Amino acid sequence: MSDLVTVENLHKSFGGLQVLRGMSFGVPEGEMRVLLGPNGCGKSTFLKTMIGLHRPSAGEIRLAGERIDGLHPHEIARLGVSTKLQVPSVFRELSVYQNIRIAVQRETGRDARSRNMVIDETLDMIGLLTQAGNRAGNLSHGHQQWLEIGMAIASQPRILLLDEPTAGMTPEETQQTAQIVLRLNRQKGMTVIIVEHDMAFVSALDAPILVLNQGSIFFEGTLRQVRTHQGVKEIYFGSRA
Ligand SMILES: Nc1ncnc2c1ncn2[C@@H]1O[C@H](COP(=O)(O)OP(=O)(O)OP(=O)(O)O)[C@@H](O)[C@H]1O
Repeated sequence: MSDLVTVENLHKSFGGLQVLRGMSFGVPEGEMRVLLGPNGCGKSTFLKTMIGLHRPSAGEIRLAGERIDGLHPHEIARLGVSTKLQVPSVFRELSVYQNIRIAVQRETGRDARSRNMVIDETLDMIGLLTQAGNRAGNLSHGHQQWLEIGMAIASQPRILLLDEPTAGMTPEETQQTAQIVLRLNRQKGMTVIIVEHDMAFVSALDAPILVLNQGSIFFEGTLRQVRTHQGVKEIYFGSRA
C-alpha cells in the first residue's frame, strides 16, 4: 500500500540552529506511528512543520502523493491534516457540546442533521457524551484534553497529529486516552502520528515507533526493539550501560 504521508529529507533550521536534518519516513493510510526522541530533538518542530506553522528549510512533505510543504495552515487543514498541539485550545466558557459544534461548523457543506450526527459521534468517540452540557472550563484536565482531541477529529481528518496528549493526566486517564486513540485508528481507520514520552501510553498503543535523534530518524521498530536497542539507550541515557 502506498503511504498517505511521506516525509523526505526534511530540514528545518531556526537561524543557525539546525533542528531537522534530513528526516525521512512514511506512514501508510490507516496506520499509526509514535515519534519518540530526547527533549529538544525536534519532535514538535516536525509536527508544526507538517501543519504549515513552520516552512521547511529543505525537503518535502507529501499527503497522498501531493506536496503540502509550503502551503498555509488552513490549506493543509482543508486537505485533512488535523492536530492537537500542546497549547490549550478549548473555549472554557462554552459547553462541551458547543465546543465540538464550533469545530464541526468549520467544515462547510454539511446540513444540520448530518452536523448533529457528527457532533454526537465525536462526543461518543472521546467518552464525553454524558458531559455534553457541562461547561468546558469545569472539566478535569484530562477531560479537557479529550475535548481537544474531539475538536481535532470533528472535521473527520485523514490524519491526526497529537503532541503529548497525555501530559498532566492521571495513569487512569492516560490508559483511557490510549483507548480513544485506538478506537480512532482501528475503528475509524484514521491515520495517526503521536509524539509522546509516557511509556505506559506508548505501550498501550502498540504501534510502530520512530526514534528521532539529531534531526533524522535514527531507528524504526517496535517498543520492545526500541527498549533493547543499544543505540537508543545511549541516546536516552548517554551510556553503554
Ligand atoms: N520558533 C523557534 N525558534 C527558535 N528555536 C526554536 C523554535 N521552536 C523550537 N526551537 C528550538 O528547536 C529545538 C527543538 O524544539 P522542539 O520543541 O521541536 O523539541 P521537542 O523534541 O518537541 O522537545 P520536547 O520533547 O522537550 O517537547 C529546541 O532547541 C528549541 O529551542
